Amino acid sequence: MIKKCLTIAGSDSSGGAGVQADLKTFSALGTYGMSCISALTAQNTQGVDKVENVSQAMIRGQLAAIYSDIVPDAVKTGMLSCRETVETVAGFLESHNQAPLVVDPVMVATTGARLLDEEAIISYKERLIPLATLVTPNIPEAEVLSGMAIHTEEDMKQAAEKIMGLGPKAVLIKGGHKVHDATDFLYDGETFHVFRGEKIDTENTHGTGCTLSSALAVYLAQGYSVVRAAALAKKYLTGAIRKAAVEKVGHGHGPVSHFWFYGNDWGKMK
Ligand SMILES: Nc1ncnc2c1ncn2[C@@H]1O[C@H](COP(=O)(O)OP(=O)(O)OP(=O)(O)O)[C@@H](O)[C@H]1O
Ligand SMILES: Cc1ncc(CO)c(N)n1
Repeated sequence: MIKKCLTIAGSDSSGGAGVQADLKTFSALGTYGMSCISALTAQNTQGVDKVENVSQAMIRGQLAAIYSDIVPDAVKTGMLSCRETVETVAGFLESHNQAPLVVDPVMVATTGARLLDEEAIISYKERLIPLATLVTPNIPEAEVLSGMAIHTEEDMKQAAEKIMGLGPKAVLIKGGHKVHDATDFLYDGETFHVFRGEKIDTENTHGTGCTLSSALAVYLAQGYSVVRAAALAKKYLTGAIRKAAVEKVGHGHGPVSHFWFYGNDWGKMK
């Protein structure tokens, strides 16, 4: 039976990040995608112009409609925008969700715009991250969650240990903000797994974090271990960035391309 994946995230009007990136990833990887929209953004590849939060009643309404009919095989959260929304989503998932949960603690857009209120961070730490199968901060987000500065790979490991103290089953610190490479670190409480990635020379990285966390949700829905899911999701994303480097959309940070995968041989991905 087809696997069903749910994203709880913000809408990106330009289609490169947020719910739109998530649904494209779910589809490209052969799963059925569903969405609960937490906020609307008026944004494009150059910046975020406006943000409007969806009401708590409407967020609860979307989640209740989904769970009363179609039970997700995996869930990811993206931009949750404010403290109330983090609390609402955590409260609902606590009592209704049994599927693997990927928490992408989105704080700032690629273009630099703030996508999360300061007060929401405490709710992430206390309510949502403890429910996560995997939490996927980039380096600045990992600094906020761990309370330490990250300059070296050793720092990334130490920060991962601190974030594990918040109670997720695993943490993946993404290295896209480093200058020389795109190495990610996964820590499951026992072992550090290193995913060395080639840094592709391109500005077209709009939606990388959203795409990675969605691909992780897909592979967890399909029953892969967190370590295997991380390797496969990175492979999918690297292909999508490589294609974006030669296929620019928009005038700023172009979106990653999901088309590269269509028609690819599944066997080659595994
Ligand atoms: N230029 C690049 N080449 C290859 N991989 C990259 C590049 N930039 C980012 N990545 C990879 O993309 C993933 C997302 O990392 P990043 O640190 O950019 O996350 P993010 O900041 O949350 O993304 P977003 O910009 O969408 O918010 C990681 O696996 C990272 O290694
Ligand atoms: C809606 C939304 N979610 C996440 C990101 C992070 O890139 C973004 N730019 N917009």
